[in-house]
Amino acid sequence: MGSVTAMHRDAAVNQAATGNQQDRLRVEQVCLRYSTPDGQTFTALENVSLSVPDQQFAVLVGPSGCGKSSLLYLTAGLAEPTSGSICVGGKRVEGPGADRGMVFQSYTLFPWLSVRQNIEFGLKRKGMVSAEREEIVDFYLNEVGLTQFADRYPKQLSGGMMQRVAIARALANDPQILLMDEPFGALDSQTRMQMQQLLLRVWEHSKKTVVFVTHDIDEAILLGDRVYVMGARPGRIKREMEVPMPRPRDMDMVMERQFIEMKREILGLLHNELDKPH
Ligand SMILES: Nc1ncnc2c1ncn2[C@@H]1O[C@H](COP(=O)(O)OP(=O)(O)OP(=O)(O)O)[C@@H](O)[C@H]1O
Repeated sequence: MGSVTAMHRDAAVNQAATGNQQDRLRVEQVCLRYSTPDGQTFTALENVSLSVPDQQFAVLVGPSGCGKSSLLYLTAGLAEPTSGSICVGGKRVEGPGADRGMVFQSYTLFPWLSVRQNIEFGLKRKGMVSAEREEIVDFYLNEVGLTQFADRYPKQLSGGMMQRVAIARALANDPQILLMDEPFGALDSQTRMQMQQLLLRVWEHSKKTVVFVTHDIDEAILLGDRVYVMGARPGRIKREMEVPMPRPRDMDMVMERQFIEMKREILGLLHNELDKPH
């Protein structure tokens, strides 16, 4: 176990070195436009720039359709910006790659593979030897509390358990950055709170750079180091806010003055968006 932690810590140090102290993620002047069937141009993202330093937990919040998922997809290399650039670890994104891990809202596990096989999938593709794979998978099974469920198949798991596997699978690949698109959006509120606690704990251990999309303002403040509030029509960053809450964090913080003040400010920014004509 210790050696896995040490290995991933070394990798983080190496990543910081190869990134030459640059931001882990750098989005510069990104525009994304679509052609509509009636021959018009629709601007999904307009001049979006942001920089996420290494080991930071960044959260994107904003009204529906402001381009949060689009920004994650562009960073994942699943689509290309119309203009501007996105760099991860100092390298320009030109397509999908194992240096970026993704966790989606919909469950994306391979149904024909067990929990263990799902987590080790990327490691096998990398050609890692079996003993090393087993050590890493055991470590992450333990991290997400699924050691007893290693041989189950996705259809035998609850939604929360499937998302734990998805998080373990993404982290086991030791990506430079973890992109999370409303990963808890489909869960009931009790499970969602449990998953937030779990993610906080796992993140404290891994200190991965994260970009996390959510509609839930409490979730944004509870998890994030920095919150980007986006506006729609066109999609853009309206405000970048540091979260003043110390770590480690827990649910009780939602009652604290600083938390409530930040929530009020974000709500104000989002309400201004809702008042805009469609
Ligand atoms: N392939 C496409 N062609 C045209 N428009 C698109 C396409 N994909 C997305 N859009 C539009 O781009 C805008 C941004 O979509 P996106 O899904 O990124 O927003 P979002 O903020 O993640 O929304 P939500 O919170 O509802 O998931 C939306 O208005 C959407 O309808």
